[in-house]
Amino acid sequence: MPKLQGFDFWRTTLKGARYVVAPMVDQSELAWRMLSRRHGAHLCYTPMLHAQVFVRDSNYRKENLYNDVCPEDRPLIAQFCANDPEVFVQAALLAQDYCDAIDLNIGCPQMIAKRGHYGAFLQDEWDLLHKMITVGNERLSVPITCKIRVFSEIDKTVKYAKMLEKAGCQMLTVHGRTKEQKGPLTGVASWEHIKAVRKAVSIPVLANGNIQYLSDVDRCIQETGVLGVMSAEGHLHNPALFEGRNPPVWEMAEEYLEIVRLYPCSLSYIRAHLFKMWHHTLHVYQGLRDELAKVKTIAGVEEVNRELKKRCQEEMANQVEGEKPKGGLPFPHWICQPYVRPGPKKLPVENGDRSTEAKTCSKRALEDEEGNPEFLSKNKLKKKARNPHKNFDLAQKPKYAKCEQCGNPKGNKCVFSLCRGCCKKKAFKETADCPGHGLLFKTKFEKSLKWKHAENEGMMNGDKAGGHIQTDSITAQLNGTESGNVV
Ligand SMILES: Cc1cc2nc3c(=O)[nH]c(=O)nc-3n(C[C@H](O)[C@H](O)[C@H](O)COP(=O)(O)O)c2cc1C
Repeated sequence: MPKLQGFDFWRTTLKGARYVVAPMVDQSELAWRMLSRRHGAHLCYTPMLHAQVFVRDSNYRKENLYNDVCPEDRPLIAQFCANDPEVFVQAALLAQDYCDAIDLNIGCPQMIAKRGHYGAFLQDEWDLLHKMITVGNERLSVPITCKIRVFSEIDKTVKYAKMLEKAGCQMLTVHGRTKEQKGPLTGVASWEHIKAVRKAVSIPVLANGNIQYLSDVDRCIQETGVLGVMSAEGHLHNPALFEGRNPPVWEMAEEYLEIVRLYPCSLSYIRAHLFKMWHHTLHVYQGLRDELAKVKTIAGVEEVNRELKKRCQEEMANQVEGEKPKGGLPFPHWICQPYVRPGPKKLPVENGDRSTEAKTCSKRALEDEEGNPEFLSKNKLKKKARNPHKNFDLAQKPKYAKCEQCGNPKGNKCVFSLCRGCCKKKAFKETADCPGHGLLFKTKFEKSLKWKHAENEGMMNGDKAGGHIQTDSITAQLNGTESGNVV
């Protein structure tokens, strides 16, 4: 059967998908996809896979695709990042029997993509992209799709999209933000850019960005004319988004955890999902945030969910009728709802020409990422989610005095002004004490002498055993070999 293309591919293979769950590293795993499909998603993506690792490492292939085969998990698009046509095609050939299409990620704006030279950092390498897609389109049995970010200029974005279409891309997902719009500069996505692309190409276009409620989906489709809409963050906060429902957070968590029992995944993914779903509630019940960060089993997570449910239900019972949700939220904190990030420092330009804004953002974004304390990396954001009071500003970190010998932080109460390691060596060599570090070589040596003396006296009195044990113990302590004693 010939390979379906463009609109036929969307209509037949993707069954006219309108509600789409985004590819998300560590977050669009099988369990999440199954939950999403139960709640209205028509199409899901795998998290981004590294083409080179996929080709090289059979375990990576199993863990990230082959072991997750599930007939109900279709239609499914496997997404890759790549910067070499041959590697991309080899990876896609190894993946094509497990999915309905292969997506090329040319939208990732993160530092890791900059270092690895992929994602949005290929946005200016049109020849390379053209080749990757052409070769993929020729050699694969499934269609190639692309997920892109926009350029600040609408014209350039349109030219770019047309180039990808010409190369053989069969469906485009347009994330209406530039590659500089990330972290604190994320801001709103431009549906205007998406609309211009949709009008210019003759392949299906999906819109991505600003989708937090079902009403956004309808509005986006109406304004841009796209066939479907993709959601990432909005969907993580409310997996029932495509049903137009906002259920209680514990209900969604319960269901997700049941699915995880059927389709297991890493505890770190589970935690990350619950931190997102419970985002607003964990601001109220800080202790549960710590509990969630600490638990080591699914049963433990379920227990935290039960406690969260209990507390929220008590709060609901005491709610005064007509009382407005706290914190300016549209719903009470225990209801699945989006988290709206504070906007970028510069507001979008009103006349639609965002080039100046984007230029400013571009420079700022790179500076932010590399030095500005306001920029938080993904890992730091995760740490902040667990501990909102955490301060990452290096200037405000306490300064430690240095050890005189090695430069490591010295012990505050060390009598020699050294770090613990250097102090231990010195105190042992000189048979000295450092109470600050709990090192009592001198005291113990003196005690051992006393015991030896007592032992000698005991031997003279016929009492042998007790004395030996004590002396051996002291020798071990002096050598630092008896665990837990020399502290
Ligand atoms: C946790 C997380 C992981 C993501 N991982 C990927 C990825 O693997 N591939 C990709 O193309 N985009 C990835 N993205 C970006 C989203 O797919 C999406 O383009 C972006 O979040 C904008 O959509 P939104 O406004 O609905 O959040 C990720 C986003 C999030 C929040």
